[in-house]
Amino acid sequence: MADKIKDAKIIFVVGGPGSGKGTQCEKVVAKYGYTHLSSGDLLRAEVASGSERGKTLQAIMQKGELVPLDTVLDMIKDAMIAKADVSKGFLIDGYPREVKQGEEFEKKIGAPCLLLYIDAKGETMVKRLMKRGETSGRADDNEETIKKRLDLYYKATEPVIAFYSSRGIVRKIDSELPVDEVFGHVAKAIDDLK
Ligand SMILES: Nc1nc2c(ncn2[C@@H]2O[C@H](COP(=O)(O)OP(=O)(O)OP(=O)(O)O)[C@@H](O)[C@H]2O)c(=O)[nH]1
Ligand SMILES: Nc1ccn([C@@H]2O[C@H](COP(=O)(O)OP(=O)(O)O)[C@@H](O)[C@H]2O)c(=O)n1
Ligand SMILES: [Mg+2]
Repeated sequence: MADKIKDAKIIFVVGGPGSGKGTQCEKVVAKYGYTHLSSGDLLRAEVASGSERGKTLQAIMQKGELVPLDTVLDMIKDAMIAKADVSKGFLIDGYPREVKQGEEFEKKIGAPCLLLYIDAKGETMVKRLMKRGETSGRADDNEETIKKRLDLYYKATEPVIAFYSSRGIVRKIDSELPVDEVFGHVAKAIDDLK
């Protein structure tokens, strides 16, 4: 496995709920042809399949809690293997959610060359998610669950940024700006990789 993807770049995309990770990843795909793997989307696909495992996941996600590490990591790994031959880079969106997830990823798959830290204010994220909730159909885009996701983000996920900062691979992106300006900074960070 590690073999197969050893030449592909691995980029972690980390930020709070509604910070704009998915929005920026879509633009990176369009410009750079990287493979976008959203851990949340992979989990939602499993829920949509109606499987027994999906039912368990649905309950966890509805509460805004974290799905067991191995479940998410296995899904990401399978998706990466499926694309390994054709992909020159992977955007791992919404993962790691806690330092331990990052450590396990590196053991089983490989090391990231960049962490894009998509940063927006708490109130901005809540506003965006409430708006998205009007049409997203996402069971977790409601006021109560948004608050829990945000709390968990500050508690569990922000330490991930400190962890990778010490390695010098974090680029902090101000996501309060208009989407295209945010993307300008994202593109710069990716261009600097070469
Ligand atoms: N004004 C503004 N809105 C944005 C920006 N980026 C994203 N949004 C909006 O904010 C909402 C959330 O964006 P997503 O890209 O889905 O955020 P995410 O970080 O993937 O969120 P989760 O999937 O919940 O983790 C969407 O409705 C976007 O249209 C931005 O840079 N500026
Ligand atoms: N690595 C991950 C990613 C998502 N999840 C779950 O999936 C939900 C949605 O993830 P997401 O990345 O689409 O959305 P946000 O919570 O970041 O807004 C999270 O609230 C968690 O319940 C997880 O447990 N572990
Ligand atoms: Mg997303």
